[in-house]
Amino acid sequence: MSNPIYLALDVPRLDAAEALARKVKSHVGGLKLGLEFFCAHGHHGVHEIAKIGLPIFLDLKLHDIPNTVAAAMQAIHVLEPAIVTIHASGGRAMMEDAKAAAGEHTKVVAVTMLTSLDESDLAATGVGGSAHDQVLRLADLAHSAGLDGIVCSGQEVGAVHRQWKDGFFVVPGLRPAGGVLGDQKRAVTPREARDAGASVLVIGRPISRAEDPVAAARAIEATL
Ligand SMILES: O=c1ccn([C@@H]2O[C@H](COP(=O)(O)O)[C@@H](O)[C@H]2O)c(=O)[nH]1
Repeated sequence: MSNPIYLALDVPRLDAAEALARKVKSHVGGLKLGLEFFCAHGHHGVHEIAKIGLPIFLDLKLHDIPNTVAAAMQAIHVLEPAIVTIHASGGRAMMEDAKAAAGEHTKVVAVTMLTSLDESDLAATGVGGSAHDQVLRLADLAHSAGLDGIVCSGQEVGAVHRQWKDGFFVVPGLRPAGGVLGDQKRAVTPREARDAGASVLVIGRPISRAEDPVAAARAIEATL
């Protein structure tokens, strides 16, 4: 079985991101480049990180009208990312057009409810009900729009997996037991997420901010 850990390279400098990725590359299965990285380093940065030889996950969380999102998907096609994120709340037409514009080897997955939110945040945006219901509702929409899978927290992935057997499930907001939560509100351990059906485990600060990132990555890998 391949290593499900994708390291979130949320560090501002390209040389630092590259150095970190090279250090931990034998303990992770892929590299996740987010908005912070893409805004700072663009296509050039992605090409540089791709030279390390691991699959690239472009976590751009695209969210706009269908035409704009499809055009953005076409613009990143050349980077051949393994995974790209869009927001499920952009609606069915946006998701359908994004999937149609993506490369055939790129998995398009929809963010349902950010792991930094809880039910009170949801209520503040005018959405009633539980995180569980919101994630299942948007997972259903993403599935019917023909996406490959979704992004959700480890608290919901088991339920989504039961209703979407062959879905591809990306789970961020993971913390080793006793780890610092920071801005994450629906965290579980990497092992709990994997056991519940996660396909990809996104891990950032527990590795990137550790005193010894290699030891941290190795320790997390050993729990799986
Ligand atoms: O709901 C979401 C969607 C994406 N993320 C991203 O995952 C990593 C998590 O980093 P940590 O340092 O392990 O908390 C980060 O890049 C987020 O942009 C998420 O956390 N939650």
